Amino acid sequence: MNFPMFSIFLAFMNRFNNNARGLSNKTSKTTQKSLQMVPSTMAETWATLSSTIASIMFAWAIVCQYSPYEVRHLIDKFRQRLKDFFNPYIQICIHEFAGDRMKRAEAYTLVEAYLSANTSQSANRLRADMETDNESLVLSMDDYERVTDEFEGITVWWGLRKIPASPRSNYAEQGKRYYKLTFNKRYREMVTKSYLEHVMRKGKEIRMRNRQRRLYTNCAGSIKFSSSSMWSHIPFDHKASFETMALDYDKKKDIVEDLLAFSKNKDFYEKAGKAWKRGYLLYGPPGTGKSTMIAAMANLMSYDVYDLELTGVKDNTELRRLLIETTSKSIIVIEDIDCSLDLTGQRKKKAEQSCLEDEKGKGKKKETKEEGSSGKVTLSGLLNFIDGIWSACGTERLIVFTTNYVEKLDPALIRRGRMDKHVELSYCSFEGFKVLAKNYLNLENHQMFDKIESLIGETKITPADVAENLMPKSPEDDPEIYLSKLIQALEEAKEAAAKKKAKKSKEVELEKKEEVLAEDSKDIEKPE
Ligand SMILES: Nc1ncnc2c1ncn2[C@@H]1O[C@H](COP(=O)(O)OP(=O)(O)OP(=O)(O)O)[C@@H](O)[C@H]1O
Ligand SMILES: [Mg+2]
Repeated sequence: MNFPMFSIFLAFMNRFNNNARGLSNKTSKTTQKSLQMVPSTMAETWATLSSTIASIMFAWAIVCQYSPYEVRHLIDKFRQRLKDFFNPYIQICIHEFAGDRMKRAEAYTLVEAYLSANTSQSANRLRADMETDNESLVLSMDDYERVTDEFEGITVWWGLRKIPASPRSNYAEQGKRYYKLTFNKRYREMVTKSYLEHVMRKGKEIRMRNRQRRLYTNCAGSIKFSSSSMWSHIPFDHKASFETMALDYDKKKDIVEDLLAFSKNKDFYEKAGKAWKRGYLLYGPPGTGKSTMIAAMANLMSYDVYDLELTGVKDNTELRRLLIETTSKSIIVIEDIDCSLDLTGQRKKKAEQSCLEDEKGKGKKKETKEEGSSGKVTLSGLLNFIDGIWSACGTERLIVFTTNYVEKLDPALIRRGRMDKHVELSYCSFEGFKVLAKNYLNLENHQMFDKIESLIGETKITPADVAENLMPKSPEDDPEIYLSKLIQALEEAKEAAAKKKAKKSKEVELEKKEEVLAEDSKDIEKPE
């Protein structure tokens, strides 16, 4: 207690003392003798007590003022212990910056995330911050604000404090924030064991949900490249979802359930001694939604996406380094795996051949690497990447391969255990068309749907082509314009397919004729 306060206290005690004396005098005049003794004794006791306390306080102030630092420190310690003894509450402090590190402490950020929901509902003073890479405001409690939390029937209090600037506090620590958790001593076990664990777990979940997800690439030079990391990144903002995907309902449901089960199966993977990861192979013709599905998966699971460009990886060692640098809750994607691999022997030939076919067919696939500049990522390197001992270094990860030519992939690469789920994405069905019509034209039904249904059943058209035909040029346009456009495209595709079929059967016929002719000429040439 400082000196002014002490003086006030002394004045108050003296006044109290005088009042007590006055009271005793009055009482002695108006009450009977037998009763006089009691209040007068009480007043005297109070008077003695107050002057004793006043003397102690005075002595205390002198000691605090003039005793050496060590003595004061000892006294403080003793006082704190005395206070703790009588205090029924326990406090736990979680500091914003722990140790010498400049980085915010993990526990602090998790508490902040955990309290964010509670804070926005019950705190009176809030702070709004825009997180890096994030477009939305994040609310947290302001300094010296306090909120109450309940957990399994017990109540705890959280407060945000700042280390004050005082001669006693460390200069470097001054002004730094910390969360103070207060709870009754009776719940020590429950709070330290279950409640804090619950706060950390929930905090992680909330932070994961709210963070700005990222799309990483290993291609140097494409985006800003931090010297310390092998991956560069941009914010991941793809809006694809399973609801907007043109896919049969059962297939969609199966994939969504599989993904959700994976994310909840941590205990199973631990018990089974398996790394917590799952491989997906997405295959099908170009424009059937393989890349779109990866984005939908990332959005469903709130994962980051690592788009691994294998042709940019020097060797197996670099591949391993890239793998180690990926974080948990992420999807590692290798698109067009048949083109990306530059393996020795037969696979290399196959990869190049399929890439050349792609070049011809689509004119948009990745280029095969030139001879000599090829990397040394081998099939075994890639197999190790997927499920070797190093693949267990992170948790909760999906590995997704896409290809247009599943039959060309090495069976070892796509066997179950590596690629656990094989998903075929195919041409647009009527069900798929209905999803696209809803997305693009906001139409759930129309008289032209019947014609489209019969045509779509006879034609091979990709969802990408359907989407392109349904894409409105202006919001005021009549949807019929686009449905007619699609019908025309379907009819053209049907005609083209019929012509192709006729041409092929002609070719087969011709080949057969040539074979017969060749046989005949052999017979003629045979010497008798
Ligand atoms: N199943 C689908 N549902 C909704 N939109 C789709 C679907 N398939 C394709 N699209 C649309 O077509 C475009 C191209 O699709 P996407 O890139 O996903 O195809 P892909 O299968 O990855 O093709 P590629 O094999 O050539 O890489 C997407 O932008 C999307 O708008
Ligand atoms: Mg693709």
